[in-house]
Order: sequence, then structure tokens, then C-alpha cells
Amino acid sequence: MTLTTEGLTKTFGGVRAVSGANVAIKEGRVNGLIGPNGSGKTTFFNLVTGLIRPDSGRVLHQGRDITGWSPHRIAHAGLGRTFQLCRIFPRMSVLDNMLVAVRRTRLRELLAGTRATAEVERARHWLHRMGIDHLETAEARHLSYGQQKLLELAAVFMGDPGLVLLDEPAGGVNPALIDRISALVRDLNAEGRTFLVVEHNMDMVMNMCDHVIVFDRGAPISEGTPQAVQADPRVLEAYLGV
Ligand SMILES: Nc1ncnc2c1ncn2[C@@H]1O[C@H](COP(=O)(O)OP(=O)(O)OP(=O)(O)O)[C@@H](O)[C@H]1O
Repeated sequence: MTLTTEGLTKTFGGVRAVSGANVAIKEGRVNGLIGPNGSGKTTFFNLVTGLIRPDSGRVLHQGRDITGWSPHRIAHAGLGRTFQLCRIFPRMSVLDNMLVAVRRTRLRELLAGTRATAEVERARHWLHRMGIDHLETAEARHLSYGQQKLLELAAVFMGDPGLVLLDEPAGGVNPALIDRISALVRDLNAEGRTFLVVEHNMDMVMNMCDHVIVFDRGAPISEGTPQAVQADPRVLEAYLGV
């Protein structure tokens, strides 16, 4: 297993956002994480990537306990993520956004114009793969929303993650770009990277994922192939809220 959570729990005030979640993500798959609004998917991502600390439970990555690690350390260990609302530096160039992704602690150097050649090469490689290399010198705020999403995705790969968590990659994106992102994820998966994708666009989930985990009230209630979870009455119940 590349990622395992054991009894992961987080309460906000009276709300149990994540409630004793036991999740096991096998290496090599594109995994979908779906569930009704408020079922705890984003909180689960935030717990796994160290943005928030659990009240109880553990997170294991490649068998190592990473509970309570800082987001930076977790990213460094090979677990990358994107955010529901794209996170980039709007007034920085596309290329510099790529470089800060791996050198957050050396931001000052970057602003002073010092760039490591190997990192620039790597940044260009990923920008090319996402199809936005021609925008290298543009300020990120001038990119379309879809292009900004591709930039965020490219930046995640600067950390060379083996496991990538994507939070709503199709959100606010046009159908052509959804297809392109799906194809990219499939290609990157074929090259050995594992994905865990929170997504409300069911067509995308069904086309892109090998395995789907369904959350309801802070914990998984069903998992299996996209076809199997679609046919599971518990999943329908969760979505209908009965
Ligand atoms: N920082 C917070 N403070 C208070 N309550 C929160 C906080 N974050 C999440 N919650 C609550 O925890 C529950 C789970 O929210 P979460 O955003 O994880 O669900 P989700 O499955 O990602 O939802 P969506 O699909 O709508 O994005 C919700 O009831 C939400 O209101």
C-alpha cells in the first residue's frame, strides 16, 4: 500500500468531518474519491497532506508514519497535491511558479534571479508535458483558469511525487480540458505514478479511475471498480441522503 489511514478522525466544533476513516490506497492505480457534499473528502486530503492535524488516527505513506508531519516534509517524501481552488502566485511568471514549487525555502534567491539550470530544465519539461511551455514568461495571473490549473499540476510534478492527490481537477474547466487532464493522468499513471482524485464530475471519474472509494459522513462506505460502486445501493442512498 502506498497510503493507509487508520481510524483517522477530525472534528470541527460539533461536526465530525472525518470519522474513523480506514483507507488503503494500492500503488499503481488511478483512484477516485467521491461522496456527497460535506462528506469529508477535502478534510481527508488536508489530513493526509499535513495541512491539518487529526484528533486521532494515523496516516502511513509507504509504511512510514507521517501523521503530524509538515506539508513541506510530506511533499518532500513524495506525496504531492493540488487544491480545489488553484494555488499559484499570480504576479510571478509561469516558470518562477514552477521553481518556487521546489524551492519554497529559497524564495529570496529566486527573487534575486538565481536559478539552478537543472531545475529550469525540469520545469520546462513539465510545462511542455502540460502543453503550456509557450507561456513560460507570462505572469501567472494572465493565464486562463484552465491554464492555471495545468500550471498547478505541472508544479506538483517538480517534487517528483509517486502519489498525487488531485482536488477537483475538472472544477471550472471546459470539457476539452477535462479530457486532456484525464489523458495526462492516465499517461502519468502508465509511467508508474499513483493518483487519488476527488471529483464531482462522474463522467470523468468513471472514465479515468480504476478504483473508486465512496465517502459518506467522514468515512468510506463502499469501494471497487467504477461499475461496482455505481451499482451499490449504499452509494445511491448516500447521494440521495435517505
Ligand atoms: N475549517 C472548518 N471549520 C468548520 N467546519 C469545517 C471545516 N472544514 C470542513 N468543515 C465541515 O466538515 C464537513 C466536511 O467538509 P469537507 O469540505 O471535507 O467535505 P467535502 O466532501 O470535501 O465536500 P465538497 O464535496 O462539498 O467539497 C462539512 O460539514 C464541513 O462544513
